[in-house]
Amino acid sequence: MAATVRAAAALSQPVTFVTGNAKKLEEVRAILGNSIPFRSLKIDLPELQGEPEDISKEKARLAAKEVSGPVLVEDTCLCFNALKGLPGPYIKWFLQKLGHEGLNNLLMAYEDKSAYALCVFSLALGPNADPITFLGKTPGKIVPSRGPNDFGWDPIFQPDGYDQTYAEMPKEEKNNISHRSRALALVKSHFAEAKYTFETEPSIQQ
Ligand SMILES: O=P(O)(O)OP(=O)(O)OP(=O)(O)OC[C@H]1O[C@@H](n2cnc3c(O)ncnc32)[C@H](O)[C@@H]1O
Ligand SMILES: [Mg+2]
Repeated sequence: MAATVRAAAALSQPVTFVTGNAKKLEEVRAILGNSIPFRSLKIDLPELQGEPEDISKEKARLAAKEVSGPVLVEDTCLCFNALKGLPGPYIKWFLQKLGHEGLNNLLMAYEDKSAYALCVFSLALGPNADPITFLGKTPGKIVPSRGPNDFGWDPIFQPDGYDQTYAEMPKEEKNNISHRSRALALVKSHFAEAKYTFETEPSIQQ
């Protein structure tokens, strides 16, 4: 029986992970290790309003134009079930204006404190390519702040099945179960299957 042979796409350069957030980059590095060669670029890209996947895809399109090559970006949402998924992609601004206590207060009138963290990675192979998305979701609940305050809303998100907030957990533990690591597991499988080749030699984590 003849096997189907699919030619691997040749990328002009290694993938660039574009983010303005140093903490995201730190986690992406820890989770990917050297499984996917990538470099990083610090740009705070403008973001659309709308659905998480569309926001992430549009970020990838803008990033690919900036870099003139293959890019990976992600957009992270924190969704409160009692608020039908809000603040969702607007969590950055809600967090900036209201802080951890204010975010808890948003749920004061509701018994349901459940929430989920959602990460949407988008891979664009070039400025004119249609981005591919990878979603990772971790369910949990919103609690009064506990633990170090060094990454966003980590101190107020307690994943289901754990007594600790993301902020209280050892980093490796968060990275085992996080929205980000679940999305990156799909990114890794995609790379394993696609077997991209590079026109220039990739160097890991510049
Ligand atoms: O440049 P980009 O990649 O967009 O970085 P950003 O900081 O603007 O990130 P988002 O637009 O995705 O907004 C998500 C917000 O949630 C925060 N955040 C993202 N991932 C988080 C995580 O794993 N734990 C806690 N807070 C997180 C982040 O600091 C932002 O305030
Ligand atoms: Mg952003």
